[in-house]
Amino acid sequence: MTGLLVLGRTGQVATELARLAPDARFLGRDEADLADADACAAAVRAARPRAIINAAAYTAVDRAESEPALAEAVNAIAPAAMARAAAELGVPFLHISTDYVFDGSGDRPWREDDATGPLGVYGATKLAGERGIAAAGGHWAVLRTSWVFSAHGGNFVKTMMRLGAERPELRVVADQHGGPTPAGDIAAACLRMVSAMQGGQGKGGLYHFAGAPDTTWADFARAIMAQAGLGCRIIDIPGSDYPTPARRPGNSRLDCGAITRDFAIPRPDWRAGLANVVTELQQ
Ligand SMILES: NC(=O)C1=CN([C@@H]2O[C@H](COP(=O)(O)OP(=O)(O)OC[C@H]3O[C@@H](n4cnc5c(N)ncnc54)[C@H](OP(=O)(O)O)[C@@H]3O)[C@@H](O)[C@H]2O)C=CC1
Ligand SMILES: Cc1cn([C@H]2C[C@H](O)[C@@H](COP(=O)(O)OP(=O)(O)O[C@H]3O[C@@H](C)C(=O)[C@@H](O)[C@H]3O)O2)c(=O)[nH]c1=O
Ligand SMILES: [Mg+2]
Repeated sequence: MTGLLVLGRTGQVATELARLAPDARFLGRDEADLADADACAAAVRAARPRAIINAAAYTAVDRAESEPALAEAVNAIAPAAMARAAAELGVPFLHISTDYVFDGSGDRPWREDDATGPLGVYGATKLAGERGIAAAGGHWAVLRTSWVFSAHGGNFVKTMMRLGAERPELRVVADQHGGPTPAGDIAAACLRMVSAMQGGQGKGGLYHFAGAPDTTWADFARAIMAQAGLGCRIIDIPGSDYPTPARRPGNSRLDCGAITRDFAIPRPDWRAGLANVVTELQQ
């Protein structure tokens, strides 16, 4: 796609976007620091793009509890300012959000119009970002995804492979449910959405997108150990036995029907993505 501008260069989704859309322009922190919303909006205007994907975010869930102002700046204030710049330019703006906007109650998969209720600062700032983008008045889409993994950056798969090689057993939370999502599938979904938006087809707005089938962190860890050929035993524990600064939702399941209907994008099977990522990491 010509004229695509991506905010972020080193992250999981940005790295996969670079593989799928090598002609896009990627702005790293050195060229657009999301702590400075005005500078980001100016960088967007100066680039004169035909479409924008924001793949940068403050993603350190626990650290956000002690850095709320920085998390708010990066996850909410800068994305809203860039969405306003996109609206002025008349180009689509696609942003990525998270299952952590929900409070995790119940066991029904969350739909896009369900009430939010973030349990921590990261989720609250991501929700504020969604609202700022919707209020910017342009042609926008927000893709809410969950439990992202890839061969790059920090993620649960890489943590489990590292710890699994060092220890005979690991205690992992078994009462948090959600869909692990390969970053490569998110990048492909983003590209399909922006080209549909550019072509005037498809709808904008809020969409859920997560890997299938839904699982728990403990069962995901078991699948990782099996795929990686590691003998580490996974012991189920309740979240209450794994205290962290930020609370995580018990129910992170996302209903992904709308994106399938509007953009013909199905839920990817995370087990296929996991096989690819483990292979890539072991090469
Ligand atoms: N990771 C996950 O499990 C999930 C992620 N998401 C969302 O998906 C999107 C992509 O996440 P993912 O690829 O995993 O993110 P990563 O944590 O892998 O990467 C974050 C990216 O944001 C950049 N960034 C952070 N702070 C700034 C800043 N102040 N200025 C400029 N760039 C900055 C980082 O750059 P640098 O390398 O310089 O720090 C990095 O490129 C985000 O919106 C995230 O909220 C949603 C659900 C789950
Ligand atoms: C390392 C480890 C983690 N856990 C638990 C903690 C937590 O409940 C769960 C996952 O840990 P993580 O730190 O990888 O998870 P976390 O950083 O909360 O992952 C989240 O990141 C943000 C950016 C999102 O948007 C979410 O969708 C989600 O992917 O596993 C264990 O139970 N045992 C362990 O040994
Ligand atoms: Mg984390």
